[in-house]
Amino acid sequence: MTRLLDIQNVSLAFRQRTGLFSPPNLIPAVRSASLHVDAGEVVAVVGESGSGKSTLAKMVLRLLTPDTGTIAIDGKPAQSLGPREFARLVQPVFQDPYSSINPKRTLAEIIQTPLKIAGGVSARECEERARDLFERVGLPMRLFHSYPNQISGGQRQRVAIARALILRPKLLVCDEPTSALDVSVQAQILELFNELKQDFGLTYLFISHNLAVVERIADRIAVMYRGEIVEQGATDAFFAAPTHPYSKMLLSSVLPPIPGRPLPTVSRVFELNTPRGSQP
Ligand SMILES: Nc1ncnc2c1ncn2[C@@H]1O[C@H](COP(=O)(O)OP(=O)(O)OP(=O)(O)O)[C@@H](O)[C@H]1O
Repeated sequence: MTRLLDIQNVSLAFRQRTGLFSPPNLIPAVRSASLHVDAGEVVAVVGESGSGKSTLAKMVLRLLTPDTGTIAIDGKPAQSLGPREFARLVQPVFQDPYSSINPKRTLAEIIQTPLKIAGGVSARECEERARDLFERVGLPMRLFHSYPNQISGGQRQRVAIARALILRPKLLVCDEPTSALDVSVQAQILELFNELKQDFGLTYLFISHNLAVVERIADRIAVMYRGEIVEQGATDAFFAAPTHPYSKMLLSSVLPPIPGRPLPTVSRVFELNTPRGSQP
């Protein structure tokens, strides 16, 4: 199996200045993290707020540069890839689709932008690809020339996903992609991620603080705690028997025991919280 993403012993500390002449405080956000994602896999990184998940994702996306360690994508050092080559391999989907898409452009323009920048296709083909994706992510065609403020949060996230797919990347780095959405819409977007994975042969690095979400999508789970990956393993094994004390705490914190009842799975908790029949 092809190793699409290979993170080896990556560390990054933020430098925070407290005064003009005082030395910077070092905030170790990620400490010697190693993680790989094989082609076709969904690997979720979970952990509480501040554990370093987004910093790790930003290093994979080359928005931050590691202090030490290496990141290889499709067998090549990430920093050796040109911007176009990188964009054709890796695309992001962020938490808040409203701040990650340009409110002054139509949805049609937003989706086509990465392909126009990358070049190599005619304007007609570019629009055709955008139309196909628009439908594929479940958006009604009548909205193609609308603006982001004319659609719902769930629809905006669908636009962000279509934009991420237009260059036909191999790896999507999804940083809390459902966290800003209502629970019912979260479930629909997760379903979409699952369908797109099959249709486009995608691989996901999926960042989430929500175990109910990752149980639905991940093949493997890595747990981050204070910047370190303290445990990783297959999703089923993780939920059946987490090994690290922090993982156990994380699981018990979303599974409050109900006296006299067997412990529900995280999925069941998620289902119970999902209002029925809601629209995106
Ligand atoms: N730009 C920054 N400058 C200084 N410190 C930062 C910066 N970004 C993150 N940090 C710190 O680095 C650590 C890891 O933050 P990070 O955002 O990666 O965590 P996270 O697990 O993604 O949390 P959340 O889910 O809340 O975003 C935290 O202590 C955070 O305060």
